[in-house]
Amino acid sequence: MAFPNDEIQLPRRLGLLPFKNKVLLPGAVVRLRCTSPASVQLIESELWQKQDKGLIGVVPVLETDPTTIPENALMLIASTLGPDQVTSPAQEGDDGREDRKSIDGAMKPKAPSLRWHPRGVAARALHLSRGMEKPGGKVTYTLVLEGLCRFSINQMLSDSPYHVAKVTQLDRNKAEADHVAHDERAAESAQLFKVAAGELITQLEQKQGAGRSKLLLETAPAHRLADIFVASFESSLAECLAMLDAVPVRDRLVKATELVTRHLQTLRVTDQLAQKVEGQLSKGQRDLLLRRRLKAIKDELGDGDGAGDEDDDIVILEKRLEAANLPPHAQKHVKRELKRLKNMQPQMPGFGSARAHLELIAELPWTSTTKEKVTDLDVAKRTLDSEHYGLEKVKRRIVEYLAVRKLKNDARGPVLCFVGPPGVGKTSLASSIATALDRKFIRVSLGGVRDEADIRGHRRTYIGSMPGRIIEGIKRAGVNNPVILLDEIDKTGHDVRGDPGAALLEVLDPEQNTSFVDHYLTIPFDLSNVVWVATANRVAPIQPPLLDRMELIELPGYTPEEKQHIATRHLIPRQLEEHGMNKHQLKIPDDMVAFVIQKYTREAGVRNLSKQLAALCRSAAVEVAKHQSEVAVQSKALNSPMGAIASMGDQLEVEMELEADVSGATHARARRWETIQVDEELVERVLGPPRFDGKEASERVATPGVVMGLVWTAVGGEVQFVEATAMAGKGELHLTGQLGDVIKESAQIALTWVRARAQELNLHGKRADGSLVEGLDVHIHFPAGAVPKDGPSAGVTMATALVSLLSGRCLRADTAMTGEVTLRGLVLPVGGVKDKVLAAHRMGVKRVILPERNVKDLKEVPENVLKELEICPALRMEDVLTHAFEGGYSLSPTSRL
Ligand SMILES: Nc1ncnc2c1ncn2[C@@H]1O[C@H](COP(=O)(O)OP(=O)(O)OP(=O)(O)O)[C@@H](O)[C@H]1O
Repeated sequence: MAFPNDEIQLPRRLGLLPFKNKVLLPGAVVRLRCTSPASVQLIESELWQKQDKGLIGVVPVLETDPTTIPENALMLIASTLGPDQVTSPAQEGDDGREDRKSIDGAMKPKAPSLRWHPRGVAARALHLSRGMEKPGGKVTYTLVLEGLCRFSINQMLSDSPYHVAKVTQLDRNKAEADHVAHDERAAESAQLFKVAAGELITQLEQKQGAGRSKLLLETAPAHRLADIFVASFESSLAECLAMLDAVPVRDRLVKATELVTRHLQTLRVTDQLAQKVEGQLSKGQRDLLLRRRLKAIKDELGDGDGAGDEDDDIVILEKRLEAANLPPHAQKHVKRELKRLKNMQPQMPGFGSARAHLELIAELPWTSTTKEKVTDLDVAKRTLDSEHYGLEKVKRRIVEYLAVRKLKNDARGPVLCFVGPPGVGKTSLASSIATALDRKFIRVSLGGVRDEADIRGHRRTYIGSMPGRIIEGIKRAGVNNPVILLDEIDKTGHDVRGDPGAALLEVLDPEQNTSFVDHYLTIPFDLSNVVWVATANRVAPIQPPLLDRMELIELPGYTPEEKQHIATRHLIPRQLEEHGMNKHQLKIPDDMVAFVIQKYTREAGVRNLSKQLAALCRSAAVEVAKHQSEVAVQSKALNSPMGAIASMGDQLEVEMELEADVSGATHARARRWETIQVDEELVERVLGPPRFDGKEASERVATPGVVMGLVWTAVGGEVQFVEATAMAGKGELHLTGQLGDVIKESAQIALTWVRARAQELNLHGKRADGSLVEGLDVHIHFPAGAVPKDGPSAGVTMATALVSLLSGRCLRADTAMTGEVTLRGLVLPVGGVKDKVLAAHRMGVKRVILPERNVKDLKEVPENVLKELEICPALRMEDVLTHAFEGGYSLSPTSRL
């Protein structure tokens, strides 16, 4: 609060700023934003240019019913008053934001009812800042004005570009101070006022903490303080006008004392009431009350951002719930929940979760569906063919599936489950089904899900509870009939937290999924319109009841030739597009694709291959981008209208034209773009030295005790080197690697078989009676990678490794084997033969030893792969050894016992 000490000498003419329905009193400070041309002009000429010497008159302009205006109000020149754009603090935020409504609507004066008040207050600017409105560049001013002294308007002199009036100064500091000092009645009024003001200050300081008002009270003359005090309260317009019109000092003091006393009383009553009410309020209620008060204050100040208004939010939520077309059972639930929510306060612990729950209900697509188009099977087939190379059997089955759906349009068909190693196109086939059906596609990943709540949602009593992945997926889809892919359905486990499989069973069961209850949602949701598709890497971990609900479609791994086709037709064009390039910018020749497949990937699918191709594209992208900026700079230098030339390839000619345009020595020549041809050098530079050189197999099996075994893991078939070693010890068997119980038993059987036949096999380290030395410890290492290996398919491999170790003979370099062995040396069939053979082929293996009874499984292996392999069927362990060692393995006849 400012208090001007100096005696002000007003000029006889003052520029006037209309102050609509507000009054500035001497000693008060207001913040205003002026936008109207007249006000801007006034400020520019009278304040901006004159800086601290400038003075203007702030005069109330009244549009209210004339009866509310004090009798002595002067009616003046209403029709000449231009649109008043001045806003007061009550109409704008503290940050100076303009209240549009007040400017464009309510504040626009209706000429006939506007009147200048005959008195005003001269003011000077404490702060002035000039701004520019966007768009349009209109100048605006934000100013902080301090009221100095009253004046009366004698005559309006002009109204353009702003109003100017002839004025008479009314307040004279010194004369007033003298009057108070010498006039008894005035002194008495001053005293009364000071007492009331002092009391008010004490009250306020008790509430708001100590301020400097007391000091002001002691130092400032009472007649000046009167104005300041009145300006500080929320007084009505009429009261402020009366104060403005109270020119005689005593009148002013009496009026101010009246207002201060009234304010004091209001304060006391409010206090008493608040104390009484607060005693009965809980903390929550008190907070709510205070929050509402704060909101009301903010609204009044125009500060409210509209957010956080819980009541409004709930109304909006209610409307959304009404629009959600809820089924009757849900409506009942929602009604109850809404009622509960309305009775809660936002700070209560359950409020947030109750609202989130209702919001979920509002968001779920209870009735909205994608209209299923009539599937054109030819088009579906063409789409599948265009998106996937090969996989003829799978694509045929998908078309059959679509045909059945076309004839019988209910979702109760079988749930297709694509089974195969990673990167063979399971996910993309599922998304093609969605495209063919013209439905939304949602992928729900089940990998690592062990908690039933992940599928079925958490109960709302848990902190941080949320819906399960199925309902979450439906919400994401926004329709209740999407194609939902249950990805990696074999990776769900079960533990103490429940069995996700059981929940999935309910999801997939057409009898039950019409009323699927998510624990978080708590009301049944109909999932029967969803088309379910699943993927898995392996069948074994899938629970039998779930398997029953699904139709398995196996996707074998790809041969190098297939990968080559997939790369050239699908992966390379896709990668080029993703990297913003075209085939003129980067060319990856066929032989280089083959090189990458052979030397940098050893996978059943094409995921890794795709990554390697992406790396090549990335490195080329750097070159292309560099060249583009070079061309752009040069075209700018040439001031060419084709300054935007930036793309190569198809627009190569344009670039050349640009070169032809070059005249004179001042212009640089654009470097001509040459397609990047991927060659071995570039591949090695980007991808590093080859990872698989084809020599690994021969190098590793060149040591006795190392054998190439074929195993089956989650990533399909794999070639693994099984190593055996022996040392003096207590005759124990040590096994390392991530192995399950079954394979440990297999190892024990293999060791027993070898020990029992040590003599016939002519093995070193045997005792005189032919058995292995008791003190010889055997260690077999089975590198299973990250996947625990549990199938009994490595007995043959381990027995062969032990024979190699103890005989000191090396295996044939290009031979891999699979099969289980019995104590009597019989070779038993194993699973996953097709995948294992494909893996062996990828590894460059030439011969595969496998149980005779597995030969029939080879019909699933592509012919071109089989053509390149020598298949060695084995009935007994002796056959294995014969195939495995160079020149065979001669056994004495006793070994056949
Ligand atoms: N036969 C194919 N023709 C064209 N592209 C293919 C083919 N097989 C796989 N792809 C492509 O390989 C990439 C990997 O395929 P996708 O993600 O469908 O594999 P996935 O079998 O689902 O793997 P995961 O089990 O890891 O989920 C995709 O970009 C896919 O389009």
